[in-house]
Amino acid sequence: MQPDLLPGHRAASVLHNLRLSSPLVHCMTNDVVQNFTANVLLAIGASPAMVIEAEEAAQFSPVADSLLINIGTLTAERSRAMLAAIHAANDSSTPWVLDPVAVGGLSFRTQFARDILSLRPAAIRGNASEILVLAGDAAGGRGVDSTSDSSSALPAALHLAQLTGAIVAVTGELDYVTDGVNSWAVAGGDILMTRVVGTGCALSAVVAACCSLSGSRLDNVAAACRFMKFAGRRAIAAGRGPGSFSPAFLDALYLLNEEALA
Ligand SMILES: Nc1ncnc2c1ncn2[C@@H]1O[C@H](COP(=O)(O)OP(=O)(O)O)[C@@H](O)[C@H]1O
Ligand SMILES: Cc1ncsc1CCOP(=O)(O)O
Ligand SMILES: [Mg+2]
Repeated sequence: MQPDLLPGHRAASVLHNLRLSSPLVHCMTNDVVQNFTANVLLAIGASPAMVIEAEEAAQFSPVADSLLINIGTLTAERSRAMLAAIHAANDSSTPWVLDPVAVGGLSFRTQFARDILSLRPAAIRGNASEILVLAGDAAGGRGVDSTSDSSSALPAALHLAQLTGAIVAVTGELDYVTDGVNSWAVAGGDILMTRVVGTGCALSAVVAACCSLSGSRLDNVAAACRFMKFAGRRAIAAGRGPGSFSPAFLDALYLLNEEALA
């Protein structure tokens, strides 16, 4: 059965909470998207900090409001630092979020992602191919891109949420967000968002920001998806292609308001 669309007033209330608390997000993310991710978090009203050395990462995740683990450019050293940060986050009840970039075809990152699934992520955000792999239903996408539709990965998302206890967001033309029992669909965005690097990675950072908020975590994660789709749609209308998308997208995130979402 197709999940209902997230009601606008729920997204609006999450935006209100996000801007009130301006969460500090500890980002351990890939080399390609560092700057874009930091700017997306700042534009929407959160605070990014990219702390990656193992000792510092374990020191910082308990201080931060949430932790993002993105395996896009994983190395052995980074995997050790990420593990230290996740354990420290769990010890201090700091929620952490997994973005399983390109999981499936590559063995080192796939084993790492599988290992950390048992460490109680608050949320997992991936494209359809990535969610299918983690649920054990497919071999992987094409590099960092998905080769499947988000709708075809909804059963895998439900299964993965039940398996891990995480809120699972599988993105694409429609985003689906589930806790394994209840689910929301989120509409908006544009196919052009797949022609700009880092929209998925930055979304995962916004998901991390929203996981630190009080209230329903399912709603909080779905709202993060809605913010990005809403701003994406506005940026497409204002721009002419991938080059003008990024600045227009940051402006749209900054100008996002509760009235427009509601
Ligand atoms: N065909 C599409 N139509 C509208 N929005 C899309 C489409 N594909 C992806 N998006 C949006 O682009 C962003 C990145 O999603 P996605 O491409 O699935 O992740 P990733 O970049 O990790 O592969 C999300 O906000 C998603 O909703
Ligand atoms: C191109 C690339 N290569 C390794 S990580 C990365 C960025 C992927 O970004 P996204 O998943 O948001 O498309
Ligand atoms: Mg991705």
